[in-house]
Amino acid sequence: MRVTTNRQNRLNRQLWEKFWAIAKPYWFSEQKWKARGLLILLLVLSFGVNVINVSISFIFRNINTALANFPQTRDTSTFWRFIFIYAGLLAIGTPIVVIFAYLRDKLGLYWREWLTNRFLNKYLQNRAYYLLNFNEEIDNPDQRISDDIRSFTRTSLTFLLLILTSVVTLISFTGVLLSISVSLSLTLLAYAIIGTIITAWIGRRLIKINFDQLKKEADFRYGLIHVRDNAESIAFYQGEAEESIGLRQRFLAAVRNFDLLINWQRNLSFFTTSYNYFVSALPYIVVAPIYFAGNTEFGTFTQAAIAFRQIFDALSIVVDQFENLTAFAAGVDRLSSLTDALETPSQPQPGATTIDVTEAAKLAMQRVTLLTPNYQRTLVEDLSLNLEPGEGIVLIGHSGSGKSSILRAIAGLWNAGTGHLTRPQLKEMLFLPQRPYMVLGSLRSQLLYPHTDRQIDERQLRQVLEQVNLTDLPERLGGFDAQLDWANVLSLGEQQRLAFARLLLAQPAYAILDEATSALDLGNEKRLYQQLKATKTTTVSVGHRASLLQYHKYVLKLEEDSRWQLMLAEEYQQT
Ligand SMILES: Nc1ncnc2c1ncn2[C@@H]1O[C@H](COP(=O)(O)OP(=O)(O)OP(=O)(O)O)[C@@H](O)[C@H]1O
Repeated sequence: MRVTTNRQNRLNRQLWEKFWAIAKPYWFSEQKWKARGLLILLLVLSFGVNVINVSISFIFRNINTALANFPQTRDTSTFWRFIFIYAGLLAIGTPIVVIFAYLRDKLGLYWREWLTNRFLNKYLQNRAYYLLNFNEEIDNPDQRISDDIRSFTRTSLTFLLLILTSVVTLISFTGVLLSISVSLSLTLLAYAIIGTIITAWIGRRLIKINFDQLKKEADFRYGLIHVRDNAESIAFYQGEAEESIGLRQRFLAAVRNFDLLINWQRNLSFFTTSYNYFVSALPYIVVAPIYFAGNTEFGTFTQAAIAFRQIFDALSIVVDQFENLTAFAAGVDRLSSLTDALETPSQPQPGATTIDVTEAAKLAMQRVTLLTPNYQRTLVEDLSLNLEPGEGIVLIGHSGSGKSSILRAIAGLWNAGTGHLTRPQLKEMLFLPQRPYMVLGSLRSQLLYPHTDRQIDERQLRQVLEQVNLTDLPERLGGFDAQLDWANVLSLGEQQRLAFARLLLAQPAYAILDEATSALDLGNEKRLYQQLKATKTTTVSVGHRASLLQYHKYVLKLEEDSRWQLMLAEEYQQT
């Protein structure tokens, strides 16, 4: 028993620590005064609500006593006087309650905005979004950043205010209750504590089930997004039946878990519902003997019931909010692991070596051995080459031999291995990946990506489009500011040419092209490479076509068993 309790304490502490690690930065950020000011205002308002509630309990005590005494006193004026006081209190109370809820939501919104920006910064820094793909523990980061943060800020604030207002309620109404009866106060306390313990015991499984639910829902949604993103390929394959099976499996997993969730919620509800019902009778049972003995007036029943309900609600936060608390705990856990992963995005395995990198105006490798990120496969061994500006190189080799991986190493995406790599600064290089990347946005931002804030006039944009043989694109698709789903509207070859236009506008010192012209006819390919040559860009290309050789000085051929061969392109053409 002791061991379990200690373990439970540790688990709770961990959860609390995780919560605090996520929550704290906002309250100490540049927005801290706004946040703290609003929180204090909320506390003042909640104190005001309490004063009103305590007053209401006295008003109804007097109203009921006046009604009970009427047969003897024939006094109606006391009754009406308290009804008027009550009306006056409502006029003050209504705006306080409404503004309290409004400010609470507003503060939640500020907090969400701040926290989401913080997560987005970390997500898009140091290529964390890319490294997360290889982290099996972090599923669906998108859901964590959108949904989990939203519910984190909103629920944290609701709970915090609930707890703080409960403390105020507890203090003020305990005074009221003690003035009626000490035994009433003690009975209530015992009832609420026992209720909380039993709820926590029944509901402990809900934490894990809620956690799983979030994951399964996100997996199902991701499945749907995947179908949307690959709609055309699925349509060509007529893969609807297979996709449907996959989607249904994901959905079924969510449904099954939800079924489990509602089963446990039902078990918990059996207890909480009866527990909540009984509380209405409890003050009457405790006050009745005092009343029957003639030691208190009739209105005490009403006041005791109101005070009892208020204190009971305050003490029962855990019971009432248990389900929300478990969902919240699951959300805190998910956000916490995302924070950890974002803060330490790449953790090399103990003893694992990485390739050294220095920056210079050329591209060179000295005895570079490159492995896959999991260190399980050697892709190329002891590679040495030296490429001066203006000397292009083309990488060839069978599929899966590691051509794209060498480009990843140059870009710094992969670094597992040994040896030394010299390369220009990343901002002097532009990579065109195997699958053309189309941004979400206008044709203009498509062309200027990734530096969309550059001021380049339309005449120049048109000129570049002409160079890549896409002259009519703006007219055909609604101008430079049209926002379309470019990846679906343009053909693969058009996307490749658009990516090339991006390259021609950026004019980097080095262009790293991973089969960037694979979908083009030879005429278009020639045209694009000639344009690049004219801008004095050094090209590092990957490709299977012999036509590429003429635009490069060297050929690097990757062979079986991580071996390689470096030769002049001219020589290679003759072999
Ligand atoms: N994240 C990863 N973790 C482990 N292995 C990977 C990872 N990504 C790719 N690989 C493996 O590394 C090897 C080299 O991949 P790479 O993409 O460099 O091949 P490639 O020569 O460019 O092939 P292709 O011509 O088909 O594009 C492949 O066997 C691939 O399965």
